Amino acid sequence: MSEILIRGAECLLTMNDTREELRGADVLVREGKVAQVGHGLSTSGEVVEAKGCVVTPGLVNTHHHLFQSLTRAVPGGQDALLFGWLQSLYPIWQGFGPEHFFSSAQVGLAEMMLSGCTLSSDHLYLYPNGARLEDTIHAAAELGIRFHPTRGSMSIGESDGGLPPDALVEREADILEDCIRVIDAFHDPNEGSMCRVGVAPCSPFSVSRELMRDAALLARDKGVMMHTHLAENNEDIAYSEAHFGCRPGQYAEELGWTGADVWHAHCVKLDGQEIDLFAKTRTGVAHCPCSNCRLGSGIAPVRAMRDAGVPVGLGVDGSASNDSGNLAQEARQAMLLQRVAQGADAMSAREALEIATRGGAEVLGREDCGQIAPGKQADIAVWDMSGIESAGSWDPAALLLAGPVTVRDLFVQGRQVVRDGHLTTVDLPRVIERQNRLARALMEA
Ligand SMILES: Nc1nc2[nH]c(O)nc2c(=O)[nH]1
Repeated sequence: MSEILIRGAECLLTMNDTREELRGADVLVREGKVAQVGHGLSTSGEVVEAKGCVVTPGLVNTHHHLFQSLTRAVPGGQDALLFGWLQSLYPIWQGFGPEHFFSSAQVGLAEMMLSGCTLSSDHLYLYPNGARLEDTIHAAAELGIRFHPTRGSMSIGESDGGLPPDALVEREADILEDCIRVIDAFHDPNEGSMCRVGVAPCSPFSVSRELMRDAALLARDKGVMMHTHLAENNEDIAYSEAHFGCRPGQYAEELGWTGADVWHAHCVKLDGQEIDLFAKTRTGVAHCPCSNCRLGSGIAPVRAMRDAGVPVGLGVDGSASNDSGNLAQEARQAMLLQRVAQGADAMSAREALEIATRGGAEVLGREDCGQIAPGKQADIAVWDMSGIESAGSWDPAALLLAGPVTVRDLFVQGRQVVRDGHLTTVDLPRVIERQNRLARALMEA
């Protein structure tokens, strides 16, 4: 029987039902799950000393476009709003193939893991040159991160009034057929699952009403979750009003895109009625504060969403609009941005951390993740608070106020995937070298 004891944490932030914070506590992990939490625990297995560390549940990333880690800081898209930014990047993404999707997924996910993330979703919505969803699934499996890839899609090209170039869109029948293929091949609905597939038409301005509706019917028939972009900025709202004659919330509701099996990225421009709709239907939101800042989209009404009871998780979004992919920094940014909008008591560091862990797990339908409690998956982050950035701090909230932005150790399903700040599963310098070679070739093309 495999056991690991994480011993003597300076503070253990459990995120359990009473949000217990335990000083000098231990966590006993057995067969990939949390077996016991308490003081003075022992094991005949491995011991990881956590003195001087804050221990938290692994962070959960609810929105990413991993492929974009090959297009960070592209000059033409550095200072544009969403639509112009996308139009500057589509032609570059058109040149991607399977190796680009595999490499960028490894870089993006490695970055996630080093910043404390144990569960990440991904929204892959373009498939040029023979690319397939499994290019990213294989990348995640090699790294050992828990993965929720979504089969994204675009079907309305420029000539039909959509935003993407015609060469990047797919036939709707092909999209639905491939959704079925990847769900049947890779989706594991069981507790402890390491891979759950979702269905994810890209955004109202790049797919038809029919595809939105059919994708929802398919997802519900298969029992998988649904994801898309919604109400990201004013351009997005104007498109909805001009093309569909309604606001995004009404559009989503009419096409079956509300419910506990749905989560929408961004939702910066949701109004009060739409927030109530999401709360009533338990529709989730992936809040992406850094990307919203970078693209000048605005400040999402997260305080109002949380107060109304909308499930909210955090997302780093793609690395073309972040341009980083550090989930710990994203949690800090979420806290800071609500304070800019609503004042210094609008969001505490503890609440931001809750959104980044338990909140994200709830949005992704993972009751088995996001907290350190007996019976839950042993997805655990160990943060060393002995560095210069935390020197002199008084409280575990320092993790977001004055904390390290990378983990010392990380466990996914009880397996140690980061040790002393290094990934144990891949040779990171080689991963970076391959990524830079691919990026250089794209630049030269
Ligand atoms: N932030 C982002 N918004 C988007 N909308 C859309 O259609 N694609 C994207 C994207 O890649 N990032």
